[in-house]
Amino acid sequence: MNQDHIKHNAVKRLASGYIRLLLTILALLPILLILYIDSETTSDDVFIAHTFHVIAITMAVVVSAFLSYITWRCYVATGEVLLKWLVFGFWGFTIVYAPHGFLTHHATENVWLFTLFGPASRLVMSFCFLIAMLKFGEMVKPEQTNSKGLWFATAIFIVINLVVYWVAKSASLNLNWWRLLAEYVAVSMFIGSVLWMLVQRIKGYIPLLYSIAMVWFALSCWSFTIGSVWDHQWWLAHIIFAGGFLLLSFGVVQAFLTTGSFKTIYSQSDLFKQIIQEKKKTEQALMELQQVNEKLEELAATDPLTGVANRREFMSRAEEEMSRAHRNTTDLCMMVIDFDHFKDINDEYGHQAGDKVLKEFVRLCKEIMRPSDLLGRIGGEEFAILLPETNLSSAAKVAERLRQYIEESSVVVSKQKITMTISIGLALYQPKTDTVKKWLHRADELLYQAKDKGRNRLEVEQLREPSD
Ligand SMILES: Nc1nc2c(ncn2[C@@H]2O[C@H](COP(=O)(O)OP(=O)(O)OP(=O)(O)O)[C@@H](O)[C@H]2O)c(=O)[nH]1
Repeated sequence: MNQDHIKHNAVKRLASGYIRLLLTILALLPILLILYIDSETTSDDVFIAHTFHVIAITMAVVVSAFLSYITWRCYVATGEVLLKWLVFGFWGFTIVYAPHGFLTHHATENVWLFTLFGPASRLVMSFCFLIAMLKFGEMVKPEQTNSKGLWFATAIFIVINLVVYWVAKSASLNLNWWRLLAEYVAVSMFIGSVLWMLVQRIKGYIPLLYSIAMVWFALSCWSFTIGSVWDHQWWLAHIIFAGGFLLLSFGVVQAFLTTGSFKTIYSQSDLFKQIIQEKKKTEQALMELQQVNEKLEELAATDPLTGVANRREFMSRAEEEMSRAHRNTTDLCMMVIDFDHFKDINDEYGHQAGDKVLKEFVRLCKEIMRPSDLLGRIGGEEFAILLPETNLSSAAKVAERLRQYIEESSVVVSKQKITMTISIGLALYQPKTDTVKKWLHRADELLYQAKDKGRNRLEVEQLREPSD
């Protein structure tokens, strides 16, 4: 690792430490507000605003109902059990918190009827959220999700409301003690779910927002324990709770709009890492595909036995060479080569020996040819060679050399020496009149003449003198 790399890593660690510090400050920020209000105000400093309170609670309840629905949709889509318990948390809060809003006008005549639904709703929510965290990782098949549990939970929440109503009405209980107990238990459960996430090393973008929201909820409960109805601490507790709620709702809606999952929604840096990884994979796959395509193209263009161009490839390359020769007014020759009595070789030594002869022939040809010449197998034991930028007399010399070379060579198969001869027809490309077929046909005709004249010989095209 070089110095630059070490430095870069150290700065990166420092930067991510800074981010962690920022997030911790954000999570604990309400503490400052709570302490400030506690030291600067008394419970006599009150802000009694019934209508404002009703509006605020109604908004909280509507948002909570909306979040219940959104989270339910995520649960049905992914089958993450955690999401079901989040739904219970939001829905329980919606049902149990609602009376705290519409009973506002009872605040003067029976304060407990007004206040007790607050701690009860936070207790219900913190309980469901804690269970949600404990269920992290548990999955059911999306098709197994059904709303039975939700109806059951709704019934329980309604029963809780009735109990709270009854408790608030009974004068015999020490209700302040019960209120404080509910708030402290809620604090423990909110903090408990954050601790569970830390212990389980549950990481990710939504879990992060969730943890901060849980800390804010816990601090809100603490603020409620310090405050008294309508005083500034009491209002601050509402605000902190609303802050946590908004943060959590942001996370839930983000999940809904993306993967629908609590687990697999990513932070920007996670996404970048994933994109880079996926990009690498795609590039690798593209490279492999390209290699396979090249291989396929090569296979489609070559003769599998000898590895030289097959007839189709040879014809198309011949056409390319014809256009080039035409453009550059250079000579272009083609020789068509056929083994003499190849059938006898097959009959005498076997088909495999025949194959070996064909392969050996290709090797020998390559020794004689120039790199720019093109050899192709255009039939069973028929080959052709294109000789670009070569006039007829030079091509004839090459052809004759090849004929002699093959005649003098032999192929050893099972300790037996096989000798062979070839016949060659050689034709010059006529730019004004030739198509590839015509030209090949002329070379073929010459080859037949060579065969007719006794084989093992070369027949060269006789050029007519130009008439002008
Ligand atoms: N071993 C082997 N033989 C092949 C292959 N392709 C064609 N042949 C054989 O080549 C022989 C060609 O025979 P003919 O067309 O009668 O020609 P020839 O025996 O060479 O006789 P002439 O061309 O008249 O001199 C046949 O026996 C084919 O089976 C191949 O890929 N491998």
